[in-house]
Amino acid sequence: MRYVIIGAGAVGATIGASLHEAGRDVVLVARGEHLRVLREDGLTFATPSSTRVLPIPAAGGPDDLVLRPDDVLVLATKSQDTAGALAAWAPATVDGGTAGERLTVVCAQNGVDNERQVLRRFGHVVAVTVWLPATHLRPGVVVAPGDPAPGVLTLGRYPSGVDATVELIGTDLAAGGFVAPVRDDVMRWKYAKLLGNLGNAADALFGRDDDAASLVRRARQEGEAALEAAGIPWTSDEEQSAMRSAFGVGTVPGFERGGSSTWQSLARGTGSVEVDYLNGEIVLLGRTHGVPTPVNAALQARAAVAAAAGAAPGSGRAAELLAALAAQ
Ligand SMILES: NC(=O)C1=CN([C@@H]2O[C@H](COP(=O)(O)OP(=O)(O)OC[C@H]3O[C@@H](n4cnc5c(N)ncnc54)[C@H](OP(=O)(O)O)[C@@H]3O)[C@@H](O)[C@H]2O)C=CC1
Ligand SMILES: CC(C)(CO)C(=O)C(=O)O
Repeated sequence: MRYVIIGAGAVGATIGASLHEAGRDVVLVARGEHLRVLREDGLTFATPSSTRVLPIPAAGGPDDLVLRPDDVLVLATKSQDTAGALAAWAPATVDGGTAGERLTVVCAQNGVDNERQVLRRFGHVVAVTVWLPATHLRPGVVVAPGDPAPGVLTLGRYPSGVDATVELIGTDLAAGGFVAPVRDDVMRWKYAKLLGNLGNAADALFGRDDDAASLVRRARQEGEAALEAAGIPWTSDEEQSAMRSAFGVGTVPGFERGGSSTWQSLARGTGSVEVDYLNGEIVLLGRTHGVPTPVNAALQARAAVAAAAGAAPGSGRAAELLAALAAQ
């Protein structure tokens, strides 16, 4: 199989580099200055053991690459870029048909909406719960501080089940050094991760202080209430920490990552953040099932405004948002 990594940023490049170093065939798909540097200089990939430059082939899109029937598309864009990536890749020609008809897509993304979007265009979708600390702040450079493994990638067929392709992908990810448990209930793990990612916006907007922590706790309580009202199951904290501590993935002191993936979007000034698919997912569920979600709605609105305005991460004040919520 060849892995075509669509969105070779923090997560995508970490997966691509690890598969490449394990001898798997990989193409990194990127855009803008990041693509230029990948093509001209290669990927600079830093892990606790070393920093190396990897000459992995890079492409800008389907016009730039002859797709093969053994390709697996790994979608690793932020969720707000999923629709654009699908519009470009689903109609691409391969093996006498389209990519949508022939190829598997692996969603290595946070949130729970990407798989639904992909299933509209592709017949075979694999969902991944991504526990992987990685940083991408400069074109061509990705830092992956996970130790001893780069991360835990729990995978399964979407919406549920396991098949031979999922097993094969799991084996390749394990060869790349990941802890890659295959589960038939992968979305239960992804909904639990979604609850954890409700803190991304607060981290990006305010950094970490007691007021931000209080907002994150309240966002999570709303999230749990919304999932319960919707009848959506998620794995317990105990199940998750038992799984992660069994595998011992941590980071090396002095080599920790910067902020969350949302924090990194603000730091890079990309103009958009993933919040509509994280806090916004809870707001959507709350509105559908009659559960109030004021904290998630406020974080969603403020993070979108901050991204559009090019605000620096950590430039807001959590205390102000708490006061505004109290006055509502
Ligand atoms: N970073 C982390 O440690 C973690 C991230 N995640 C999740 O993983 C997913 C990816 O996040 P992350 O790796 O941080 O994101 P990044 O922003 O680092 O990487 C995504 C990359 O995709 C590029 N891109 C977007 N659309 C396209 C396209 N159509 N064609 C080619 N390239 C494209 C972006 O370009 P541009 O910069 O120009 O927008 C960017 O380089 C998200 O769902 C995130 O929540 C999960 C766990 C941890
Ligand atoms: C949990 C966290 C914050 C770190 O892996 C993450 O998923 C992200 O950065 O989006």
